[in-house]
Amino acid sequence: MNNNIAGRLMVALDYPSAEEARLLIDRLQGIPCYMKVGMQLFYTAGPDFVRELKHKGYSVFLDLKMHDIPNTVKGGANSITRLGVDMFNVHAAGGVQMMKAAREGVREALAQDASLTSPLIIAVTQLTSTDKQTLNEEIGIPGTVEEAVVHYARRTFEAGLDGVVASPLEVQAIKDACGTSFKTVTPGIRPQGSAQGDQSRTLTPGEAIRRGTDFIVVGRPITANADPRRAAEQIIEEMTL
Ligand SMILES: O=c1ccn([C@@H]2O[C@H](COP(=O)(O)O)[C@@H](O)[C@H]2O)c(=O)[nH]1
Repeated sequence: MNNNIAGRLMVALDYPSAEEARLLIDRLQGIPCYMKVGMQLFYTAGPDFVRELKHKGYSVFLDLKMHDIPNTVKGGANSITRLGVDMFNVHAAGGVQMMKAAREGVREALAQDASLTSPLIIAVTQLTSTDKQTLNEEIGIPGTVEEAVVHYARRTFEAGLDGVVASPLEVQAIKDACGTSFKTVTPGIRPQGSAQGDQSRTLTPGEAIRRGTDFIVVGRPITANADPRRAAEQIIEEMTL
């Protein structure tokens, strides 16, 4: 297995309990992927589960998408940094001051405890479930989804964060606007033949990697597969080609 490529796969542990998440982790043992903990699992299994993943040697993306007043986000970022995660996120729609506050919360935690390492902070531009109609008519932002994504990516860059969450369709436009070292983390990954579900802006794993994304996020195409290990291995194989 190509470990460098496998490290760019983030598996979304969207489960209602730590026990169910552990069953998947056991089946994926030896695959050096990132583990993504989102709201569903964190709100039930909490910080202890994140520490357990770190203890097992995984890189962890804590996907809680903070969106609040700057002072609250700063406090949240401080607490998250203390958990030792490798990446966490906020919503870019919270604004530049809010994103800077997240950076400040990390800085504060690192100053308080020198044994901590600095996590990557990224911001959600537009959810990959959002299509143009939803963007224009419900969210109230005119123009194309790509324009909105690039607008939020620029604000994220301005705030000094490390990258954004977007769909793989927008990777090139983000890199053009913010530079190649600005990270893109892309959900909305659907291997050929897998169910679209609630995702609107999707690409296959191979196409996402060819477009230059740094990380792909995959949930149901692995977790809902009867053989999740084989599904993950096939995705990694496709990423390598
Ligand atoms: O814009 C976004 C931001 C986050 N996500 C998260 O990624 C996974 C995708 O899961 P699938 O089952 O592969 O659809 C999930 O945890 C989302 O919360 C996203 O999809 N889009």
